[in-house]
Amino acid sequence: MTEAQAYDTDVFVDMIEAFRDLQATLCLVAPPPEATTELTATIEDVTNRLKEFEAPEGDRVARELGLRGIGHPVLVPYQATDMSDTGMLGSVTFSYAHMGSTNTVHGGVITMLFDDVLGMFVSRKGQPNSRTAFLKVNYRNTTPVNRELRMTASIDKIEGRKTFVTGTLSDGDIVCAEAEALFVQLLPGRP
Ligand SMILES: CCCCCCCC/C=C\CCCCCCCC(=O)SCCNC(=O)CCNC(=O)[C@H](O)C(C)(C)COP(=O)(O)OP(=O)(O)OC[C@H]1O[C@@H](n2cnc3c(N)ncnc32)[C@H](O)[C@@H]1OP(=O)(O)O
Repeated sequence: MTEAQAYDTDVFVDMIEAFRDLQATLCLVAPPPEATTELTATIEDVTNRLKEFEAPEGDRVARELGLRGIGHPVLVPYQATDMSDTGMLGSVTFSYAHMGSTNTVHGGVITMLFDDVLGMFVSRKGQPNSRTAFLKVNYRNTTPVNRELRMTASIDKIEGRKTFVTGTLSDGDIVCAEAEALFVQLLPGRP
């Protein structure tokens, strides 16, 4: 992303936030059929308008910003608040869009967050251009929506192309979930 595109990037993030609000709101409503039909047409109009701006790989804003967890419509936005060579602290607030059962977060969304956070951390402080080989998640407690939660990540071991990492997600003193993962750096020339 170039300097000249910085302003557009902020505006794009505003649009993604509006879309996240739409996703969360969809999980809370019970509109009657006529309103649903009308709203469906409105959403389709927005999608068709956006299709006018399709861009080639490399120029797509969501991909660039997705790497920082804030500009992708499906990834969970998080903040990395502190990062050393071997450890990271961060915060995340899940929304109603991430709910599994009442007011608790869907387990698959938690795994996606760990993949994204640990993958980002490995890219920055372990070995760039790595892929997840395995990711194991232990769900220790339910994870609440609409509450700021704390994340940690640490690089435990690097062996050749392999980076072993662990992560936690906590609500105050309560550990909600723990993860351990292996990321393997791609061999040169591997897509
Ligand atoms: C302003 C700030 C901006 C900041 C920007 C920062 C940049 C941020 C950048 C980016 C952030 C990204 C954040 C997102 C991250 C998401 C990551 C994903 O979700 S990746 C998609 C899901 N994963 C796959 O699709 C993998 C599919 N699998 C593969 O491609 C291969 O299997 C691969 C690459 C994992 C390994 O294949 P091989 O051929 O390269 O290597 P072999 O020889 O098989 O393994 C190498 C070593 O690893 C072990 N290994 C491989 N897989 C293992 C496994 N599952 N369990 C245990 N060991 C395994 C092997 O035993 C071997 O170990 P021995 O060297 O012999 O000691």
